[in-house]
Amino acid sequence: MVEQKWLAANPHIVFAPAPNYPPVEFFDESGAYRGITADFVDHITETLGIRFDVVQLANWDQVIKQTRQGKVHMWGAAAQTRDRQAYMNFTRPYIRLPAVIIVRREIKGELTMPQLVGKRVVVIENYATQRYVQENYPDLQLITVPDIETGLRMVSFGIADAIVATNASAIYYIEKNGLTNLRVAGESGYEWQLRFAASRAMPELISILQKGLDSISEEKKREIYRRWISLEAPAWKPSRELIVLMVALFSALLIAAILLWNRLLRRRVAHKTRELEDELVARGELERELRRLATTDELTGVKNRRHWLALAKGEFSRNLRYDGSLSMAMIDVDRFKRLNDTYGHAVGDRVLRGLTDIFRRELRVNDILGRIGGEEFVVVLPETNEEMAHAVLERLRIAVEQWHCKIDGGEVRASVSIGFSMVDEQVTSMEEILRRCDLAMYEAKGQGRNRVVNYRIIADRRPPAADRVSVLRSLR
Ligand SMILES: Nc1nc2c(ncn2[C@@H]2O[C@H](COP(=O)(O)OP(=O)(O)OP(=O)(O)O)[C@@H](O)[C@H]2O)c(=O)[nH]1
Repeated sequence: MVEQKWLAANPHIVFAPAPNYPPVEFFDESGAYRGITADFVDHITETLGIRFDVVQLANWDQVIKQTRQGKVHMWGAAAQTRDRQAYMNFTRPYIRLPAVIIVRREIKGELTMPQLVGKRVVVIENYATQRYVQENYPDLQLITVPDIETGLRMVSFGIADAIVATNASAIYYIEKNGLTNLRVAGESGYEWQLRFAASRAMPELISILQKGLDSISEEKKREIYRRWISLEAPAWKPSRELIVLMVALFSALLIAAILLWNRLLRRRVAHKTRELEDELVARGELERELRRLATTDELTGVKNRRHWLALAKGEFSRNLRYDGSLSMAMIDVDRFKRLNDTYGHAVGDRVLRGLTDIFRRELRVNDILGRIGGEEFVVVLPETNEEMAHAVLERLRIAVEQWHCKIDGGEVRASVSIGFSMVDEQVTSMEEILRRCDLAMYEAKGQGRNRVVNYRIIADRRPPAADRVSVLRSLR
């Protein structure tokens, strides 16, 4: 009843919270009073049906000053110190918070207060911790700051080495400001016991506050603490340096992997390219070989019948178009059957190869030599008139005549009969020129072999021989 009366007589109780002491008490961005103590105050005012004039001052220092001037009557969360007791009464403590040492992460290991000697240590001006540290560790070099947020920033930025502050508040600001390079290194030995305080000039007020506090159930109290103090360790957040390092490491690994992969690919491509090149070379060789087999006579290496005929036809048409002089000749080895029968087939083959060498030697590069039958050769002589053809073929005949093939126990000689003709205006087909050569060669045989016969000389004397027609057909 006394208290009710007193309250009625004192409707303006000025309450100045610590403006910046979360999560205990603070003013949020919209200027609303919040925190653990704010929740307690809500309860008390509701239960008792009273209200306080809450004022937001710049910092705790201002709160103290204005209280001493009598402008402020009440505090919400203050430690009880001897100084303060001179002008304030205190309730029993209702919040207990340890003050801890906070340093940058680069400072390793557990720290105790004596180990802070020689370091720049921050405390908050006029907070009870300042007093505690000064009295218990007079050797420490202290820097005072108006609020915990400033102090934490100074440590984070390296302006100071450590701060002694309330654990819960420190965690609140570390998370809020992303000061992830800070960590709790140890206990300060000081525990905040926070109480309501009322001006000594208002002794009724302190008992009203104590009664209000006592009316709050333990359950309710725990609920309020839980709301503001996270019991879990703050979630681990990698520091900016760690993120940069990890990104750099990852990039380096990625680049190394790409380079390695590129090198492997390049090697594989080079290997495959070599394989393909080898295959191409092999194929080229095979094709050349197949072409050679398809176009050359196996025994002598000169053009085979089909290939020779294709080339000869080409030369024949060219001659018709340009009206040049072209001669062709047929060369037949004399009595080759007898040679075969006497010395054997192998010697016969050697003789054919030897004769081919002579033909090649005596003919020009442009002349086209082919083997069209067993011992029968043909040659196209481009740009060669009758006289020149006769001279070339005669020289060839003599070379054969003078040649001998060495065999076991002696030598073999050979001769050739040659018939030739020039392509004149009466020759309009390959068949005709070949017929002429054949007849002339046949004439050479008839005249006793080993000679060169020009078709023109015999043309008017003999009709075509019936038995040679089959040879000519096969050449079509
Ligand atoms: N060694 C050998 N003999 C062959 C080859 N091709 C054909 N002959 C032989 O050549 C002979 C050709 O004989 P003929 O056509 O009667 O003519 P020839 O004995 O030369 O008599 P003339 O032409 O009248 O001088 C045959 O005995 C064939 O077997 C060959 O590749 N190698």
